[in-house]
Amino acid sequence: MEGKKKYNIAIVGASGYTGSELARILVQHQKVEIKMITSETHTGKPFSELHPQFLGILDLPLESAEEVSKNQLDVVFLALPHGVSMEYIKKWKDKKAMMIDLSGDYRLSGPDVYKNWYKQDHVFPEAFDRAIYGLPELHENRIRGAQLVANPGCYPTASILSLAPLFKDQLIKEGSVVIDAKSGTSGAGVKASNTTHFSNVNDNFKAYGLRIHRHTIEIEEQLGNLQKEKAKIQFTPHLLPVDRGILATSYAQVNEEMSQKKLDEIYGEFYKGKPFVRLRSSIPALKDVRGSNYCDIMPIWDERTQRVIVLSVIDNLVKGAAGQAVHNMNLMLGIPQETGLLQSPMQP
Ligand SMILES: NC(=O)C1=CN([C@@H]2O[C@H](COP(=O)(O)OP(=O)(O)OC[C@H]3O[C@@H](n4cnc5c(N)ncnc54)[C@H](OP(=O)(O)O)[C@@H]3O)[C@@H](O)[C@H]2O)C=CC1
Ligand SMILES: CC(=O)N[C@@H](CCC(=O)OP(=O)(O)O)C(=O)O
Repeated sequence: MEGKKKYNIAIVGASGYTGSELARILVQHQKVEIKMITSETHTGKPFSELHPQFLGILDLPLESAEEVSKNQLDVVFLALPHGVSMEYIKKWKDKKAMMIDLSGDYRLSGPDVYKNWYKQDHVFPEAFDRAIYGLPELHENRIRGAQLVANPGCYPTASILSLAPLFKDQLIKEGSVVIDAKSGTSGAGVKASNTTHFSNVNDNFKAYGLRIHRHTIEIEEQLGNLQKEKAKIQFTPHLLPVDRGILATSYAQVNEEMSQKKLDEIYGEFYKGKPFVRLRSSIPALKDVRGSNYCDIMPIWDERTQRVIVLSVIDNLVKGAAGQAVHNMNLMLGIPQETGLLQSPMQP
């Protein structure tokens, strides 16, 4: 399908943060038309009543997700909590539409690993076989032919991209990787909680999920696949008193002679032709990528400690979620991969 044809899309869970970020990106995407947006809590309300920033831009009424099966859709985005997405993927298993799931329900290798880390049974394991992990820098060709894409988590996006070139070249010394990552509060979703309460976050900084955060296994599996051998990493997330952004600082030892020049060549080669990864020679900050689909990466060789340090920043709602989902959609539809995604970052 080419020319003026527009693809019909639905955003399921449009009342949430990633759902509304999908709307922000897709209203100005020339190749799609937002046919329906859903919410169970706000059914019937115009989208712009819930999200006033969309007044006059997207005033469509929110419908129940039950209505999805009645519509002719080309692409369905599921911006739902994990555990909920798989119920809908099961329900819509015979639907022709391409599906992009922003939750963690199909990111791992199978139902047993899922149960171990998500502490719940998987209700539709049959779909694991056809779910493709939607990190375009790693799996572009497989995403192009996919019908179901498991969009990566925000921490895994920043973390995997920070170390992928070294794992791909099998340069990592076993057991040496530590990833210390910090996220803004929108990573925790639209619902207020004790953790995201203003007084608990503002002027504060805290680690959480030590040793057991579910993103650990997602990162390990993807990096392990790259080096064709299981990977074990230490991953610690932290909550920053900002609304958007993730900064991951990754540390690793390597099993070969290294230098800054060699490191730059490895990263330059790996990310050649990847439009959304920018290799930096100055220290990247959250605001350098805010509101954009870029992942800025700075690899550093520390001659004194014989360690690689990699700084990686993304906007968790864009490259870490909605932007990456649109990138996946573009690949699945066979349209130019940058379509609708070239927003410049917002500074300050
Ligand atoms: N926030 C982030 O930075 C990132 C999030 N993700 C993942 O993306 C998904 C969405 O995240 P986010 O937008 O932050 O989450 P939110 O909590 O902000 O939104 C989730 C939405 O799902 C809807 N929902 C909840 N339960 C149900 C249900 N049983 N049936 C139908 N709809 C339901 C809710 O809408 P309503 O109650 O109106 O129906 C809600 O608006 C999650 O799986 C998250 O882990 C991934 C990467 C980054
Ligand atoms: C700040 C914050 O709370 N972040 C979330 C991660 C958001 C995300 O990407 O989660 P999924 O993998 O479930 O999609 C968390 O740590 O649980």
